[in-house]
Amino acid sequence: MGKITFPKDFIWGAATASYQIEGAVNQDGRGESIWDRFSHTPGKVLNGDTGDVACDHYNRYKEDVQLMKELGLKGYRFSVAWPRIYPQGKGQVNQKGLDFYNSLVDELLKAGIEPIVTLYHWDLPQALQDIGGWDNRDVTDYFADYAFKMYDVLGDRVKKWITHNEPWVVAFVGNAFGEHAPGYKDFALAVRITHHLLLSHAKAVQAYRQSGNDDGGQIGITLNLTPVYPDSDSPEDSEAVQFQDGFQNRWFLDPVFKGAYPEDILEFYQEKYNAPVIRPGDMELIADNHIDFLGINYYTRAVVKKGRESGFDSVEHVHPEGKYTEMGWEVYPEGLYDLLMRIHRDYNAPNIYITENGAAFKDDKVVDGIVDDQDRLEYLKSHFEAAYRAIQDGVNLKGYYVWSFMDNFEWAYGYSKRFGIVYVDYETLKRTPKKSALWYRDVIADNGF
Ligand SMILES: OC[C@@H]1[C@@H](O)[C@H](O)[C@@H](O)c2[nH]c(CCc3ccccc3)c[n+]21
Repeated sequence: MGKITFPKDFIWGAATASYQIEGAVNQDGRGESIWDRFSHTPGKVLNGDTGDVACDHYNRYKEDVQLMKELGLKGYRFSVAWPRIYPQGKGQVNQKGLDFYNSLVDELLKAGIEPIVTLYHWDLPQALQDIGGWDNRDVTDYFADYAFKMYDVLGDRVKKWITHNEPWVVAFVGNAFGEHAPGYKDFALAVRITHHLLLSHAKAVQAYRQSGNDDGGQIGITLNLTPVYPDSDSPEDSEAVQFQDGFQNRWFLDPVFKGAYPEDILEFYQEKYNAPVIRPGDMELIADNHIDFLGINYYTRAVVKKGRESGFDSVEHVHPEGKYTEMGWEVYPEGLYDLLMRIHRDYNAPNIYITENGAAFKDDKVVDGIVDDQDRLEYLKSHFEAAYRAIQDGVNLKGYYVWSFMDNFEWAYGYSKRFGIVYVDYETLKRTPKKSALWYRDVIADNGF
């Protein structure tokens, strides 16, 4: 591709999440989260790593915003730690928690960086998990109350809100696969939780519309969407694609955009798991609370074939030849183009933001003050090109937030996987922009490359 220039006002940003960068877990009244409990449970996180210190962003946020400004970021996506606001999940508010996010937003605006705030990026207050967590329908109301409080406190300056980060991961990785907090392995529980997450999303959107702070404001949801391809053109493999696409993508896209679960998956879940539990009025609430934008987290594609066992959900993942990241995810920028075109075609999505895209590679070490992460630079460049082609073909893509602004706590992998465009030395907590960050700075300055 020759030189490409993105649309005027395209938002070039970077993303993080509270538990992954803040640290200061016992500072200023923060309550325990399910990730504090999970990471401190032996055997759950690689090397016994925890988010206790992480990047200590809670105490270093002014320095971090200054670095974002030096890179010329137009936008910054971060999440609010619910346990800093309501240490018990509900009831007593922690003013020092509100003070932190107020100061962070003020620093960002002073630096000319537009904040986009995620209300839930996995750090549920442990006190709510103790009463059932997302399986307890009351938590959907406590989430709406927490959201309303954040709109009230930040809503005059924060004009882009994301209710949930990746409800699929929250439900299935945390409650069916057992690999994330709270660590259950119960598929029926996970399916029930998807419904409560979507219900809480709708209630938080409704609260935003009622908050009086939604003038010029936009609210959406971030989904991890994965385009699914068949290993062969056999009917069995097509059925495997249909299930995988429904399980990962349509189960969330359909309710959010069409107000109803996809029939094929709903029937399968009700038959096999007697889930989800849907009350009269639930689907109307979800249908009536439209989003202003869709956040898409894209990392890779899936290639599937029919598995050995029988059944709609019999799916086996195939790993084609090619380049893979440190997470074992295939580098497949074409998948981003195909995904964006599909969302445009099948869901007529309003505005879209890539709220996460990035990669972990092992080329991350500081040599003479430089981290020569050429793999990450090329990963980002190829995905920016795919996004550009989608824009040219009509997709309303308005911004792109690279995952991640800096190396951070990578959930069950602890600090062993580095996604940052800025390197963090976990001994000294010194931040060092990588080669990809310096290249990104030029992309932002030129609005293209
Ligand atoms: O793994 C890199 C990032 C995480 O650090 C973010 O917190 C999270 O939003 C996020 N989602 C994905 C893709 C979905 C996924 C997450 C975890 C496990 C499997 C798939 C990748 N990432």
